[in-house]
Amino acid sequence: MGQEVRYRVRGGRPLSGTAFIQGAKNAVLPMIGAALLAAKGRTVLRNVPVIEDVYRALELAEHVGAKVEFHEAERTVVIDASRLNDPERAVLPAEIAARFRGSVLFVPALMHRTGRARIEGVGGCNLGSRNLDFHYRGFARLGAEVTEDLERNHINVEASNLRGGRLYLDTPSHTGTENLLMAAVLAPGTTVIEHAALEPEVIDVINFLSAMGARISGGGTGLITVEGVEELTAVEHTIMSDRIDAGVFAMTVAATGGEVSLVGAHLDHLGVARWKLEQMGVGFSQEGAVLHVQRDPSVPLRPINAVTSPFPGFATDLQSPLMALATLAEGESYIHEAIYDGRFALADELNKMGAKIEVEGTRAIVHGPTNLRGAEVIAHDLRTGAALVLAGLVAEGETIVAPGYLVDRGHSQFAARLAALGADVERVVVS
Ligand SMILES: CC(=O)N[C@H]1[C@@H](OP(=O)(O)OP(=O)(O)OC[C@H]2O[C@@H](n3ccc(=O)[nH]c3=O)[C@H](O)[C@@H]2O)O[C@H](CO)[C@@H](O)[C@@H]1O
Ligand SMILES: C=C(OP(=O)(O)O)C(=O)O
Repeated sequence: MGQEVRYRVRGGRPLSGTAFIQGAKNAVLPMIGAALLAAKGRTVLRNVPVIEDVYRALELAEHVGAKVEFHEAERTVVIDASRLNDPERAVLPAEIAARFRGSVLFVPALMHRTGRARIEGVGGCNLGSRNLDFHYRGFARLGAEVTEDLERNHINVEASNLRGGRLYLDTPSHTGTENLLMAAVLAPGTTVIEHAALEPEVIDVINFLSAMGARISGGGTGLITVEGVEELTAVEHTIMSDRIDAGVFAMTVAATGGEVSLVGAHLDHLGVARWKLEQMGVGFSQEGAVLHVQRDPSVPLRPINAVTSPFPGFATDLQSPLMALATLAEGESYIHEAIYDGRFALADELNKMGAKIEVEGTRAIVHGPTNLRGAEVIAHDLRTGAALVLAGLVAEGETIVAPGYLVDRGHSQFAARLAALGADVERVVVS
């Protein structure tokens, strides 16, 4: 039997001190994909979060022919993609690619560098239907031939002759925008992407590609224009901080009460989540690159209504910790998950801890306040896991959250960073 990671949590302690917010998972993954577009030189990525998704992305980069070094203590990745040119190796195998969502972000580099790509699987959190039609339709409009091998469940992409084109997204898909951008930057001619995503990570990726020599305008407006260039250069880039990691820490302080400084967190990146937390009773103040978060535990949290939507709306990735927090608020909270059709697996787990949450389709009503009690609960996905750790920190007794791998996919040193704030939480490896 293999090893399993669990989080063991005991509730009841307020948090105080300083936490360091990691580099953004959803920015570093596309950047590892983008680094493979450079045919010469070595890309240096700094502020890389030490998370399982980064390990998987680097394994995948090596698998397709790049040379990578991960200097974990320095949080720095060095990538040399000069030998990534063998079409036989242009395969994203299920055993790596199906373990994380960001694997789909390798397709543009494979198309440009080898003329083809075979996708044997794409993973990510299980949140209901997570289609990739915008990606594949967009690649086809740029001249790729995309076919599905139904028997093996593979997608084959032939792309010897990409050129600019007019593209649109039905909804502003985050990785969809990044993938179409990366496909367009080396395609001769002009590409226009309508209804593009506005997430800060997408802007960070545009800045990275621009530093590499890409010609991109309109980032952050929803209408992006790309003029294809002949080659891109390897550069050095520092990854933005992770707004979801920051939001999870802010909500944890909101749950336990206390006063914490989040180094690297930015209120602007929290979008509507900032206003919702303020309405619940959380205090924020930004001092340069440090965000102070405080909540007086003697004042009850107020209930909240939230609807998830693309940036700057309430981020779907913060919906799970918000649900956990809402169990503590005095009154009824209403949550509408409008991005994914299956992102409420957390409700049953919180109900095992004594919460009263009713779910109907993509809407949930949380009846608070609850005195949560410790239980053995299941992390169905990354943010469910983080939200259950949050719940465990205010529950009476002990909570065991497993599988911890899913938390480790996206939060670096999660237990250690919380413990440094005074939380009673351990990451345990059991065999
Ligand atoms: C690695 C990464 O960056 N992951 C993030 C990214 O995921 P990801 O980029 O996969 O999310 P999208 O923005 O693409 O998906 C949003 C919605 O659009 C639908 N859709 C998307 C693409 C497509 O081709 N067809 C389609 O129908 C999806 O099924 C989903 O319902 O943005 C999500 C929404 O902010 C976040 O939850 C994820 O953390
Ligand atoms: C849904 C998430 O990630 P992914 O898209 O990588 O599965 C997430 O980060 O909460």
